Amino acid sequence: MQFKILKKDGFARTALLETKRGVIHTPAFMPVGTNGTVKAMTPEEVRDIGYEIILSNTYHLYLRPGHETIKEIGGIHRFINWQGPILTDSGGFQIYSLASLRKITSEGVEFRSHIDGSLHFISPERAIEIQIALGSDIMMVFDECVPYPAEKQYVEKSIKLTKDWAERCKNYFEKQRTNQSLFGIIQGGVYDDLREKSLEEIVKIGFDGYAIGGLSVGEPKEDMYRVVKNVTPLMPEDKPRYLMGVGDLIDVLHAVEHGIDMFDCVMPTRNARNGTLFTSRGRISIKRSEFKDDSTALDPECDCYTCRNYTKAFLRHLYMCREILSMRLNTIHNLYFYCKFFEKMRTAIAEGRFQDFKKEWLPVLEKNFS
Ligand SMILES: Nc1nc2c(CCNCC3CCCCC3)c3[nH]c(NCCc4ccccc4)nc3cc2c(=O)[nH]1
Ligand SMILES: [Zn+2]
Repeated sequence: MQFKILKKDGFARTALLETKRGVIHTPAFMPVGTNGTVKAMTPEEVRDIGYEIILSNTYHLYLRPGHETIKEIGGIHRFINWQGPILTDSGGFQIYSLASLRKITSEGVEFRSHIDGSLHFISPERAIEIQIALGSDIMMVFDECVPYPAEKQYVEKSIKLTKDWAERCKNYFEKQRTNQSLFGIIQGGVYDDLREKSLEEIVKIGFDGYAIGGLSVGEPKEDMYRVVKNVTPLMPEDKPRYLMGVGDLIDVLHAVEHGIDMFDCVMPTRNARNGTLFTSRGRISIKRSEFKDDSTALDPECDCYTCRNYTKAFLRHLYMCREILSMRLNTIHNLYFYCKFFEKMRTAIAEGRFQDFKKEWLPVLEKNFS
């Protein structure tokens, strides 16, 4: 995996992440495909909007249909019909946020499936074995995402566990000799000293890229911003930096300013399905009655399929009828909005205009016009 920095603008940078299945222009947003699908979209639609990499999920695919099934079909790219790069999260976060957790030991995590209540045990080695079977291009180590709030001594114990698990993941991964990449994950809650300790330990083990985990889990924004501001510049400059679960475009701007390269979040797709749409004049809720007779496009500045062909009146109507087309048209627009936002941000960095870009967009993103 090659990571080539093209241009720097302060701590912000634009780069090329070259994988065997294609190039990713960073800063990059990675749409989330939980069950192997970016909900309501075909892979072609996701690619035609402009996305180069999508996320999938070890936890969900292990439980259903099972990683052996996917391996027999020919791997995840064949299974979901996405030939570009795929990043899989290790499942640590989903076990903590979805499953009814049984217990965490130094060996791994025992949990009950949120689907049928069956009992499972995942060790760091197993989490890597599953991701190797899926055949993703970028794998994540098995970590413990520390809940918020958490006592400092709990976090101190947890980063030791996350470090031990990261070592076990890397050792297992190196024995398998696949041509996949493995990213480490830095934890440490909202405690700056523990964040630096976790960073040093994870970087010492050595990975193809590094993620900041344990954020966007309910902590105050100022804590998230402080941790990103303090930790990011200490991360290896020549490797990709991934802020997990982020997010809101305001948070993306703050993170890119400090040197983050990769993002994932269910926000654009989940919000689309509940009628919250991002536009060049702020966020709108399409179900509001004021749009009942509105024959104008959703966003006059947007040239996505939805904005070129439909009125707000029709989009509201589809939403009120809970039509499947509502989910599709809203998702197309939100994903397009995010993709264009990242394209403009990369151009602004390349032209040394990131601060202007941030000043221009912050007020728009904060605006909730109706
Ligand atoms: N290993 C690991 N993953 C984390 C994730 C999952 C990232 N998305 C994976 C993706 C794979 C495909 C299925 C979906 C998930 C996080 N997501 C968030 N916040 C999201 C907060 C959020 C924001 C908007 C709406 C809901 C939740 N914080 C996270 C922290 C960690 C972490 O420490 N370790
Ligand atoms: Zn649009």
